[in-house]
Amino acid sequence: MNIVEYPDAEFMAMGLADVIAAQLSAVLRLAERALLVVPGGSTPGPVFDTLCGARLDWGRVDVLPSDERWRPQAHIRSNAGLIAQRLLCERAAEARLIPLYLEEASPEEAAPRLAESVAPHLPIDVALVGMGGDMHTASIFPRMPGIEAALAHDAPTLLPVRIEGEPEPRITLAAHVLRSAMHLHVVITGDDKRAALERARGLDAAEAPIAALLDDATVHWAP
Ligand SMILES: O=C(O)[C@H](O)[C@@H](O)[C@H](O)[C@H](O)COP(=O)(O)O
Repeated sequence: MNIVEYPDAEFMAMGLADVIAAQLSAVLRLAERALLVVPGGSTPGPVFDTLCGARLDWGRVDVLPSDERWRPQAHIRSNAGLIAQRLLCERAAEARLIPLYLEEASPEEAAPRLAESVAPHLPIDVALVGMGGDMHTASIFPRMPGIEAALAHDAPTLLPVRIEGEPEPRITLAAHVLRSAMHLHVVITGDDKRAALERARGLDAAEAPIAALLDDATVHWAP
């Protein structure tokens, strides 16, 4: 695991946006299209605000959420909604969003169909994921039902997730799909998450799902 420390969240947003834009540009010099995975939550917003102005051929970039809360895009909790508002604007308005939500279907029914729409775009070129204070990443939560399946090397691309106490079900990319990204970045802020990250390094991924990604990831941290 490689950790990059920034003096504050603003520097981190700029630094991370630069790195992601450079990696996408490098991919687009060799390939027709590039696949960028991004998380929901509150941390990536400032990164999106900078990244959306990057000079690159956004018309050849596909953007896929790392996970989705089972809500229509117009809902305030939708990750696609956040991505559409904060990332797919300015120059990045040309990019194409791959939604992880189907109206009138449950996550369980939709997962195989959505996986089919994701498959032609894989593997991921650049992935950005977040981490919760409980060490979950994407929507792979500690000890959730089906955790072993989500961590397995041969897991389906997308898994439905139901967590007691969460306001809605979710869907998430499996750990191996995120791990096989050419470039994998984890973005976290604050001392509590830094401490949780350090704790995760000594734990089994079923207890601390972020641990499944750390060997292959660059972690970006700001106080
Ligand atoms: O939709 C989501 O909730 C996520 O993709 C999730 O994995 C998120 O990245 C972490 O929970 C961190 O969230 P914060 O950035 O809000 O702390």
